Parts: sequence; structure tokens; C-alpha cells
Amino acid sequence: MTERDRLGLRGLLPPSVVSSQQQIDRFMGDLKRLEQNARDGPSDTYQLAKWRILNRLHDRNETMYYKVLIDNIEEYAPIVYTPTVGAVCQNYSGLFRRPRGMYFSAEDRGEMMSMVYNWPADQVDMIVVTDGSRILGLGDLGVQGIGIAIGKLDLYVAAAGINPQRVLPVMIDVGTNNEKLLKDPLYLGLQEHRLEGEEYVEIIDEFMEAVFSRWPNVIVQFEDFQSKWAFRLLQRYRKTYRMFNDDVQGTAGVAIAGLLGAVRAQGRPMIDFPKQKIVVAGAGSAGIGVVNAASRTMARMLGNNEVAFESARSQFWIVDAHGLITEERVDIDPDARPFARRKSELTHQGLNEGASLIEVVKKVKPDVILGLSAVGGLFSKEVLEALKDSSSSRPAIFAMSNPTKNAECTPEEAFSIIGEKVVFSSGSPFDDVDLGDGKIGHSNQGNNMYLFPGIGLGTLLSGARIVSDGMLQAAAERLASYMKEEEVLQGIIYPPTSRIRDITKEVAAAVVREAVAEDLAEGYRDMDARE
Ligand SMILES: NC(=O)c1ccc[n+]([C@@H]2O[C@H](COP(=O)([O-])OP(=O)(O)OC[C@H]3O[C@@H](n4cnc5c(N)ncnc54)[C@H](O)[C@@H]3O)[C@@H](O)[C@H]2O)c1
Ligand SMILES: O=C(O)C[C@H](O)C(=O)O
Ligand SMILES: [Mg+2]
Repeated sequence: MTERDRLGLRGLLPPSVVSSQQQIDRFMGDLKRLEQNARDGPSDTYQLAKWRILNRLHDRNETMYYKVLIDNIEEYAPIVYTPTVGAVCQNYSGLFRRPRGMYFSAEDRGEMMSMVYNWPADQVDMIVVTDGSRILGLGDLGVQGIGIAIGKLDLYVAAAGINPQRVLPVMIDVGTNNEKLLKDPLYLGLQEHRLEGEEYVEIIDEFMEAVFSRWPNVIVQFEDFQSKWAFRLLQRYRKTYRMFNDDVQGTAGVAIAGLLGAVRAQGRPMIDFPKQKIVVAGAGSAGIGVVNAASRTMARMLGNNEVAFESARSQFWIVDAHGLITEERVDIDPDARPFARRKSELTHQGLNEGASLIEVVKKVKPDVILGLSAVGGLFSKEVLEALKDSSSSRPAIFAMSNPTKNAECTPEEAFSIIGEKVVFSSGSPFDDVDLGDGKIGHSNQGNNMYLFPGIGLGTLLSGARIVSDGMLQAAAERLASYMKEEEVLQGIIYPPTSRIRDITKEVAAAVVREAVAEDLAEGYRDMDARE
């Protein structure tokens, strides 16, 4: 009653005081009732209903929302994050009730420097920004892509402990090329085609200047930009601003950690990584990001000279929508060019420009196939059959595309065709597979959520002015070493989501240490970086 008097609340609430725990129990009771009533199991409608209930809680009681999320992260990450967040973005204009985050549109040109002051918080630590042009594997969702920025920041709060009052989801709306949305009367964004070229870059430049001018210590995570802009904007800003691209750099680190886990799962030391033959399906921001970073890791292990780089490069075969990428490709994407297979290698391997995935797997007999293609089912029965001839004692499959229906294959398919020795991971969560006789086929979730919260937290606490390659590498190595020998030998190469707070803390510490070692750290608030 004293507190009620202090806050002038006497008479404005029913007499009984309901504790936080009672409120959570009441809320969970409602949520669970939904589960009992849904006879058809986890359909999209049912998942969206859960998202709506959680979203309403987010709007009315932020503290309780994060408490529920943190305490039940394994159960609700798939709702606020991938895969359900994909359906949320697809339906965002219809689901919209209250705004969350900020919108900068092509119509705000020249206004951004003052607009940022409309945001109520004096301090913002993390921004996740998207232009909605490639949301998960669902394509251009225009302004509705704000859902992905909100979901990523939910993990910043739940996994990295960032203050929810200091996160800012941002949508940069430069139009959409999604014809369905352009015709939808409920669509919440600009109903015009996307701006391109210099006009586009000027808008992003203006946004970056505006947010860093109001919040000089903010970190900006770029998320789900179509590949051509993902790379260009990363190159443009990474040396001057505290920013990183999650799809290019976060994904690369998670993939490296998983690839090293796959080597250990064979009972071999990590240093054997440069001997692995890796077929990558998908040459977009994610695929090329992975090949770039993984080949650099191999090269470092081999001595970091030109010979080492050449040897590392030759361990990768990249297949995109037009088949195997070779130096004979006309109009080759400059980002893929360094990894195009050489003509001399092709004759020797019996492969041609544009060879199909299945041909490549048959001829190369890779240790690993890794999918970032956004094509569900790409690792077909034939591809998996071909992988049985892998030169590895324990072939590994990374079906990393999101959401669930875009996974290149399911764990059931992988284990039933290749057998219990396969190491499986996917971008969206799948259940483990019962292999009979008490054996479990482990389904790992290989998702950048194991790194981005720690990269952001480590950058924030160290006060590093930029996010360096070394900091990203340190994050990946910490994730790789996090898994214990006995886990890895059972095919468990990533931690369960329930350990996300612990792994995030470890990754952040590794990032801080590296920032200090590289002399990039300027400290946090009054605290010196070394302290
Ligand atoms: N698990 C994770 O942490 C994670 C992280 C980032 C991205 N992703 C997923 O990766 C996917 C791709 O993202 P992106 O930004 O690189 O997209 P993108 O559209 O830029 O790239 C897709 C690539 O796949 C290729 N492709 C299309 N059809 C193919 C086929 N039949 N065979 C082989 N390749 C084919 C395309 O040519 C292109 O190179 C998305 O589904 C995204 O959700 C997952
Ligand atoms: O959002 C995710 O779940 C991972 C990744 O950033 C993606 O774009 O698919
Ligand atoms: Mg992404």
C-alpha cells in the first residue's frame, strides 16, 4: 500500500496485490491453454497465435515479456525468432497493432538528422537495421521486414542482457519489388519499386550519419539486405563505423565453428580442417561470407602465405542457381570470382562449368555439404545418396537456409539415407531423430544467433571503435571450443538454445579480449577497457 500511495495508485487497482510470479503463472496458463486447444499441432496459424499473445505482452509489460522469454528460451525462440518470425514478416501489415522501432523511408531524405531525436531514449546501444530486401529465405518483404530486426533484438535482450530500453529496431523503406505487396491495400510501406544505385546509397549514408551523430557509441547490425548491398555496404562502413553484417560475418563464424566441430566429430584434431573438402550450395551474402572466412581460417592454419591461401581455396566447390562456379563463368559475380574452380582442376576432376550439385557431390566426394541457397529440399535423395561415398568417416550436412521449409534437407532425410554417422545441422530448429535401439540422431541448430549477441555485447563493453576480423574470428573460435569432446563425438556440434546466455557471455568475453589485444578498445562508460 505504501508503494501504491507513493505512485498515486490507491483506488486505481483491485485490492489484492498480484506478484510478478503470479502474473507470469497466469500468462503461461493462457498460453498453454492455446496449446491444448490446438489439435492440429504446430501449424503456422498456431505459431502465429502464440506470437500475437507474446507480442501483446511485449507491448504492455516489457519486464514480464523478457522474463518469460529468458526462462523459456528454448520454447519461445522459435516463435519470436526463426522460423515463426518469417511468417510474422510475411503477414506484418495485417498483424500490425502498435508501432515498434523506427522507420526511415525514401520520403525522409534530408530529415533523418532531426528525426532520430523523435526516438525517446537518450542512449541506444544496439540497432538492428534491415531494408527488407531478403528476409530469411522468403525474399523481398519490404517494410514488413521490421519483424526480423525486432526478433534479433529480442535475442540481444534475452541472450546478451542488453537493456531493452536501449535497443532500436530500424526499417529503411526504399520501396519493394514484391508485386503482391505493391498491390496490397493494407501494405504499410511505400508502394513503389525499390530505389537503386546512388540514390539508395545516399539514403543509407544519411541514416548512418544520423544515428551515429545522436548515439556515437551505438553498434549497428545490418540484417537481411540482399547480397549485392550486403557486401557493398559492409565494405563502405566497416572501417569507419561500429557495425557488422550478421548474414555475412555472423553466419561465417557460426559455420566455421560448426565445420571445426565436424572435424572433431571424426575424432580428428581441428588442425586437420584444411584437408576437408567442402561443397557449398548458394553464393549469396551468406554462402560467400562463409567461404571467405572459412578459407581464411584454413590458410591461417597452413601458414598464412600465398601457397596456404591457394591450397585453402582449392578445398571449396561453390554451386549456385547456375551450377558449379568456374573461371569460365560469363559475368561472374566479383565476390565469387576468387573461389571459381580453375580450368586445370576441372579436367582432372571430370567437372564442367555449371555442373549440377549432384554431379559435384559424386565427383568430389566431399566431407561436408553446406546449404545457404534458400531452396528447400535442395539436398535431395540423390544428393544424399551420393554423399554416402564421401571420403569422410563422418560426413557433415549443414542445411542452413531459413525458415524451416527452406532447409536443404531435414534431419530425418539425412539420418535415414546416410545413417547414424552423419553430423547434421540446420538454420531453423528441428527435433532430434530417434534412430531406434536407444540411439539419437542429433539435430544441431547452426544459426548466427550463437554469435551475434556476443559480438554485439563484446563490442559494446570493450568500446571497440570498429568490429575487426580478429574480433569476429575470436568469437567463432570461442564457439568452436565451447563444445566438449564427448559432445562433439556424439555429433553435437552446437550448444542447445537453453545455453545461449552462457555461450553469449563467453563469446563476448573473447571479443573483448581480442579488442584489447588489437588496441581497438576504448572502454565502457567510466571503465577502462583493460579493467
Ligand atoms: N543459418 C543461418 O545462420 C543463416 C544465416 C544467414 C542466412 N541464412 C539463410 O541463407 C539463405 C541464403 O541467404 P543469402 O543472403 O545468401 O541469399 P541470396 O539470395 O543472396 O543467395 C542465395 C544463393 O543461392 C543460390 N541458389 C539458388 N538456387 C540454387 C540451387 N538450386 N542450387 C544451388 N544454389 C542455388 C543463388 O544463386 C544464390 O547464390 C537464406 O535462406 C537465409 O535464411 C541462414
Ligand atoms: O535470422 C536467422 O534465423 C538467421 C539468418 O540471419 C538468416 O537470415 O536466415
Ligand atoms: Mg539474417
